[in-house]
Amino acid sequence: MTICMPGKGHHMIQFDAVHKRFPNGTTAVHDLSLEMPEGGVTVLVGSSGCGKTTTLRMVNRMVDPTSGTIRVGGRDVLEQDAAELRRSIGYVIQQSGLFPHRTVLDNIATVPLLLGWGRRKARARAGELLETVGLTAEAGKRYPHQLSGGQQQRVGVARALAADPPVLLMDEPFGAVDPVVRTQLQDELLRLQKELSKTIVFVTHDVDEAVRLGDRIAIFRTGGHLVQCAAPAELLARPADDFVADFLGAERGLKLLSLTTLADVPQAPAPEGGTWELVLDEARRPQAWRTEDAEIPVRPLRDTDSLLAALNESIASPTALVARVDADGVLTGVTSRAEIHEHAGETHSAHSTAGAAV
Ligand SMILES: Nc1ncnc2c1ncn2[C@@H]1O[C@H](COP(=O)(O)OP(=O)(O)OP(=O)(O)O)[C@@H](O)[C@H]1O
Repeated sequence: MTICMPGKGHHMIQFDAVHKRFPNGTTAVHDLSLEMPEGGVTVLVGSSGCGKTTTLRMVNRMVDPTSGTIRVGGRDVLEQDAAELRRSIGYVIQQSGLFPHRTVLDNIATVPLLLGWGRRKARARAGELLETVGLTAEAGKRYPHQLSGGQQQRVGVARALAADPPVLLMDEPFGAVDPVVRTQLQDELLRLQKELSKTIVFVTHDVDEAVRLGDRIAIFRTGGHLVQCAAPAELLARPADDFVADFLGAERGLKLLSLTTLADVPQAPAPEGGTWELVLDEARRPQAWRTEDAEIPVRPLRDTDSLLAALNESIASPTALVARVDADGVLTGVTSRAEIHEHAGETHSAHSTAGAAV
């Protein structure tokens, strides 16, 4: 049994030795103990049929466990009225699940109306949410089929947020849209989450999506077994076994680099008098590397940029140096490709050692 406990702090959702066996004999979830921290995004990943959706649906009692306990905000879900519980938890699914014969605005107002808010207040709230998820007021008057797939998913998110629930369940919400729109929707969700700090449980097949969105990632394998649950960087640096390593893919190292920032990597003063000179503007903002007969534009990096971005830039740079700047774009120093490499290696082993100590 893998128990996943993120440590101190309040846990909004707790699974304790949860088992789900369907009447036809299929075990969908096997002895699951998992804690999902309040205000964080917990991503459930794994191949098809490994029990992700069943796990998610046990939180709002769309499926009840065969044994074990699930608590939301400390309260056993089985002791709560299923319909009431569902209204208090936002739920977003892949095909958006919108009512086709209601306008977008009325779709978003569904739960507030069920909660007895009154038409005017419910619609006002729906109007606000349209804006929150990046849609125009005009879109609110349309019917779902008059929107693109990506827009429909935004409406799905707005509807789930309507009654301001503390918990959001998202089941492959961006699975049916093309990669570009998917990335936009992920960015939007991250932006919203910064503001709202919901406790989110997010199901996906996609490792990259899990790494981008998850504060914690729980990896399942067939038969409903939880294999490992950890923060993305920890998971990438130290997969528990070959199954997890294979699942994370051959580009595990690159993904780890994309999660690690430049902040802790040392910098040195820009070199002077060499073949290549770093050209600054009057405000000391880096512009280009210049030599007698060439000038190559510089893309300066901030502390918040990733090691992956830094490696890329160091490869593009004729000096193998990256120019580092502060928030105003003013030069703070340079870092060499060798230094970036070294730090990438350190990050990897630091995570490995930290993991091994547990
Ligand atoms: N109502 C049901 N009755 C019987 N078996 C079911 C039922 N719902 C799900 N299952 C089975 O339980 C297992 C887990 O299903 P679940 O939908 O939770 O997996 P999943 O990881 O979400 O898969 P996917 O990624 O394909 O959606 C599967 O073998 C599935 O066939």
